[in-house]
Amino acid sequence: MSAIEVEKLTVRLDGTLIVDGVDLDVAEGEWVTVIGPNGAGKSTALRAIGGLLPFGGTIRWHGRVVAGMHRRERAKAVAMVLQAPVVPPGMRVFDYVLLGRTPYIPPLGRESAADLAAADEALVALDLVPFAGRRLDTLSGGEKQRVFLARALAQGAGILLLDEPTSALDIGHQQEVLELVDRLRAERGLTVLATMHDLSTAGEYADRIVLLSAGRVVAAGTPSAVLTEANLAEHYRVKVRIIPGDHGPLVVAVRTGP
Ligand SMILES: Nc1ncnc2c1ncn2[C@@H]1O[C@H](COP(=O)(O)OP(=O)(O)OP(=O)(O)O)[C@@H](O)[C@H]1O
Repeated sequence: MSAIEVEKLTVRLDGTLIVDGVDLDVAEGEWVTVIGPNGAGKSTALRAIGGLLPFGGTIRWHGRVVAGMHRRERAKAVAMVLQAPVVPPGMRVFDYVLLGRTPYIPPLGRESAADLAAADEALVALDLVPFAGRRLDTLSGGEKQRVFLARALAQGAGILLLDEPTSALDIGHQQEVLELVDRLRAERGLTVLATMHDLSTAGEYADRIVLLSAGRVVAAGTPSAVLTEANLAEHYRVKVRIIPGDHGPLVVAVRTGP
């Protein structure tokens, strides 16, 4: 069964066509990563797939057409970690993670014991317990990034959309966060659709990679099929060396000068 089905997705921003007829299918429990050069439309496509932007075409989550779904139902189905989310000033880490439970809390109601437990569990999973009482605006970029992920996990959605989830993280935390997402994917059957710039990392974690260029899918398939010297030369204008790795091809840019 498909967790995400995207047919002929188009997105216009201020009249400019940014996503141009994208088809995409992500199976339940699968991890698909969208790569592509700056400005290719990765974030825009991801935001549209998450229902955050007006779009043309059809998007279905677990077989349901997104356009007709209520906000609460959407938030129970899909959790997103966007680049640089807006953080309410002065908010504490625990309260921010608890915001992930908003779709389960009745209007004018209070959070339940299950909501508090879900927030606690997310803090534990992301190694954030010592930060629970800290103001979010006092955390480092990488610590904040983990808090954003914790909020998404607390949301308890089956689909996780991650826009550059590790861009602010050092190499150790990058690995830690991606391993954690992968473990949760296995344990909870989560489906992951991410965007990433680091091609080796993209290849190591994704089951499939989609290469977007100028708003169109120009290659899709296993990491070894997409991360080729020819594809990357054509769409990134870069000379690379591909080294076989244990979990996917490793991509190294090589200098072209003398
Ligand atoms: N309001 C807007 N009007 C016109 N063009 C826009 C608007 N917002 C964004 N764009 C353009 O849309 C294109 C795609 O942006 P998007 O952020 O989706 O790309 P991306 O592939 O995620 O890029 P990056 O790798 O740099 O994050 C960019 O060229 C950007 O300048």
